[in-house]
Amino acid sequence: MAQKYGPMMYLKLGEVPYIIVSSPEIAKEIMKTHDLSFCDRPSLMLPTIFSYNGTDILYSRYGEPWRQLRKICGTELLSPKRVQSFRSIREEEVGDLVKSIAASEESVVNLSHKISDMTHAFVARAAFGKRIKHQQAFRSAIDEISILLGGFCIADLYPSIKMLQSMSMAKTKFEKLHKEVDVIMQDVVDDHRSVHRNVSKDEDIVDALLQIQRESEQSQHPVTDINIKSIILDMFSAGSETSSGFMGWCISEIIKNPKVMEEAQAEVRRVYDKKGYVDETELHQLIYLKCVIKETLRLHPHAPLLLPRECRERCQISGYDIPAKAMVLINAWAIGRDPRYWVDAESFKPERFLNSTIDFKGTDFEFIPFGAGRRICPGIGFVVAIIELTLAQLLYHFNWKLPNDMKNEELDMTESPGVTVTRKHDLCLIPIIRRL
Ligand code: HEM
Repeated sequence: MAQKYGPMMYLKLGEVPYIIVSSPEIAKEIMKTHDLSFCDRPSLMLPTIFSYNGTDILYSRYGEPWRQLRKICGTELLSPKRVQSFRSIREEEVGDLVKSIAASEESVVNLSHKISDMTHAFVARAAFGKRIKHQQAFRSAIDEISILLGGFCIADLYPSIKMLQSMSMAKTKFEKLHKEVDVIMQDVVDDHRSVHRNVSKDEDIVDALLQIQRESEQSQHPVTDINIKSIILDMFSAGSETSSGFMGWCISEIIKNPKVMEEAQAEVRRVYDKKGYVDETELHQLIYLKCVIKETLRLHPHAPLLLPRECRERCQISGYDIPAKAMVLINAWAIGRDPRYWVDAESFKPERFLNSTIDFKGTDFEFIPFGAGRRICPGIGFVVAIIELTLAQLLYHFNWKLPNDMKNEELDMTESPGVTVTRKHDLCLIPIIRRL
């Protein structure tokens, strides 16, 4: 549609005006020049329940409470220092993944499931420390919540017809799931509060949030238990399935492109063969692997339309009047394939990023898989660390084959529908141990 109707489209879906932006130039106007006018999120039915009525980071409206939580996120919860403090957990969880794959050598492994279990376990340990009671119930509820959040809600398109909300089966189901995870998370928070732990040593995110809560008691916006639970929920929703879904694409592209596999494996093995195992110390030397990650983010941005923004005040973009309250979707998927910026845009060519300064940190508007501006994803460092380590280990320890003598080019790359886009079908591969 963007190719046919241009880089800025107006669509009226139900009662709601939508602006869809598909060029780097207009994305820059929205997320840089006029960022303050577009840094709100709309109040949608399920995200409102999810976020305890907009008291989280992901879905809350722009304002002082959001600013405060966002600051805590940047300086405390997802800071480079904190990400570094999770190194041993990352190495253990990825090590367990390698062991469990090795145990199924030469047979078909559902890699999508295994990586998803690993990222969930990693986020859970970073957030809660030890294993929690009702781990399985928590995981299933979170998975169902993510599926519902990624879906389509007719009530959001007709906000004036309140009856649609009360009739929504998705809403009833969502409220029940939310209640379940709320009870489990409150239990975790109470448990952390009651036990005198040696937090300076193994501080997890709940410990850090409780400390911030104690320090904020006298402030204008004290951090509440609800804030703590909503931030934790954000981390699972925004951080777990996104990381595993993304790795599914990355490995699929590597398998589909044997030359990329060859080059990526050669690099990892050259760097780590002397040591005999992969840890984080030498990851910075994996230049080609970093290009593979960038190229996957270009072609498969996990949230192809980012997250919806709402226009806070009437303003002019590219000569057009944008009304207040209009919903704005930034088409990062189309932007990443814009032939004006990307040579041979549809092909997977990691080397395009070699000797290039283009990065995904929100300043190069032709490449914005994590968004940009005030609402840019704060989890970039957290996710890149786990992705690099996992891919490096999988490439170092194993060679990979497709099942049923399938040819590389036959690997199915169909996308699942939804706000976030993962592989429609699980990625199943045969591992052959090269070195353990
Ligand atoms: C491959 C992995 C990931 C991708 C592609 C991704 C992408 C995104 C995108 C596109 C946004 C919306 C940005 C915008 O509106 O401009 C976002 C927001 C957010 N992400 Fe991520 N993300 C990833 C991983 C993570 C992780 C690991 C965490 C936390 C542990 C995280 C936490 C958040 C939060 C809290 C927000 C909301 C920010 C706000 O509204 O202020 N994300 N992410």
